[in-house]
Amino acid sequence: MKKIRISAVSYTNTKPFLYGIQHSPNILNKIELSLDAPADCAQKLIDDVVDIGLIPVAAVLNIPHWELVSDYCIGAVGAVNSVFIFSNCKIADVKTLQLDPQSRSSNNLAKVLLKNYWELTPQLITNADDYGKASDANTAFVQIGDRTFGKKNDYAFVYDLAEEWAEFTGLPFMFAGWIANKPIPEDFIAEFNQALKLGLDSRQQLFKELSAIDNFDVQDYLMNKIDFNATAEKKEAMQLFLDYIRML
Ligand SMILES: C=C(O[C@@H]1C=C(C(=O)O)C=C[C@H]1O)C(=O)O
Repeated sequence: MKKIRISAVSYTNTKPFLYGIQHSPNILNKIELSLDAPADCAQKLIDDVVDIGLIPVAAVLNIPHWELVSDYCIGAVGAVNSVFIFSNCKIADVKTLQLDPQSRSSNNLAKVLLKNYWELTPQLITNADDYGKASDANTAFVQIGDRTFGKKNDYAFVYDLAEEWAEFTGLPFMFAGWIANKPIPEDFIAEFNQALKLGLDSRQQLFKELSAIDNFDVQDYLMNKIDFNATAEKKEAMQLFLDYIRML
């Protein structure tokens, strides 16, 4: 049988899912798995290089046929602790905002919040040469994933974008979902979801294998900050987020 090609996010937030997949021999036999930065997961699904991706939800706007194939996701209810605008000045004084080349959802989330919540219009820079340096007092940057770990005390102003979204809308947020670009057999989807659930249920086992990270509580992150359930409320938040992106 032809293998199902899957691209998953290469960050710590996806490790519970990978643990479950790696401990599910029935699934391992049926898939070809690659690990990529979120922007690359999205591009692979858009280019039909994979059949399923854990892709930034903002990227579905570039896929003609897409469907969520899992009740699990990378989300947050309130602060997520790995998606930030790092800044040396208050958000109102930011003149230039560098976007994260690895992100699709959070870059758009920053744009949505700037326009509708903060009502600000800084210059936005994609692929800045000095990305992430914030060397200028009025330049800030969006950053996601493991590169943000332990950095919270390095900047005078730190905005957690899932927390800002919750304050703006009262809703949780879905950053990335397991999305297919074509119909996938039901029995595979059922087994795949069992594997993802196994990983979530095995987080205490996984923690024994993870090394400690300076100034960052990885257990708190994977138990309490990342929220893995693609609930009805998160799907509602996703639709609202897509509406805001369409209006940018
Ligand atoms: C919470 C996170 O969610 C992520 C953010 C994404 C984005 O901004 O496009 C995509 C996938 C997720 O890994 C994170 O990476 O820190």
